[in-house]
Amino acid sequence: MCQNTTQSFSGFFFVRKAKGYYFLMSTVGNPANIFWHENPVGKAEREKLLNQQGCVVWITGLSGSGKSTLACSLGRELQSRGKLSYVLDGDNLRHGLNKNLGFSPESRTENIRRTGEVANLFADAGLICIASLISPYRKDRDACRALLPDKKFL
Ligand SMILES: Nc1ncnc2c1ncn2[C@@H]1O[C@H](COP(=O)(O)OS(=O)(=O)O)[C@@H](OP(=O)(O)O)[C@H]1O
Ligand SMILES: Nc1ncnc2c1ncn2[C@@H]1O[C@H](COP(=O)(O)OP(=O)(O)O)[C@@H](O)[C@H]1O
Repeated sequence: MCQNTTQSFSGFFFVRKAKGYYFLMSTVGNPANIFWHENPVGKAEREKLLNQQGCVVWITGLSGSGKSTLACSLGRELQSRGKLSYVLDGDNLRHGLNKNLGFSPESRTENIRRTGEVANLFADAGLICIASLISPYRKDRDACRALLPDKKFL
């Protein structure tokens, strides 16, 4: 439980805020209360600013097959051509975002799902996102591909 959280009871818990105030929070989620907030600055505007189109380049392959090397070379080449890119490397992500995941089939699927979501956000930001993970299951890669429009996931 979070440091500022008191014990929960009957689906509620208190969060202590500054100056001794407490907030009553519900532990019960209602998906109907979660709305999408449209950003007034759209993808097209961001892409215009960057003079490029956001997309995801997904590199898959066995450990030691050269994914990271290829991802870094591509990132360097894009940089030299004035294109903004960012590499999401499986090894690196497992130091932070995905540090709580192991290597079971379920964990690998969750690893790819999270990475696909982040890659989609980078592409939406207008970047060329280079994802380099073993990603052994086609169904997981296809799910990531399905997040983006045609030809924006390579
Ligand atoms: N079974 C097992 N046990 C221990 N360590 C392992 C295992 N499988 C992979 N690795 C190492 O984890 C690195 C990242 O793997 P990924 O996140 O790309 O794997 S996956 O896409 O979730 O399948 C991966 O990096 P790369 O070697 O660059 O592919 C490995 O260093
Ligand atoms: N095209 C290549 N030819 C020869 N060796 C390579 C090539 N690409 C990568 N390597 C070497 O293979 C090893 C594994 O490469 P790496 O990019 O770390 O693979 P991965 O990210 O798939 O685990 C490294 O020592 C790297 O220098």
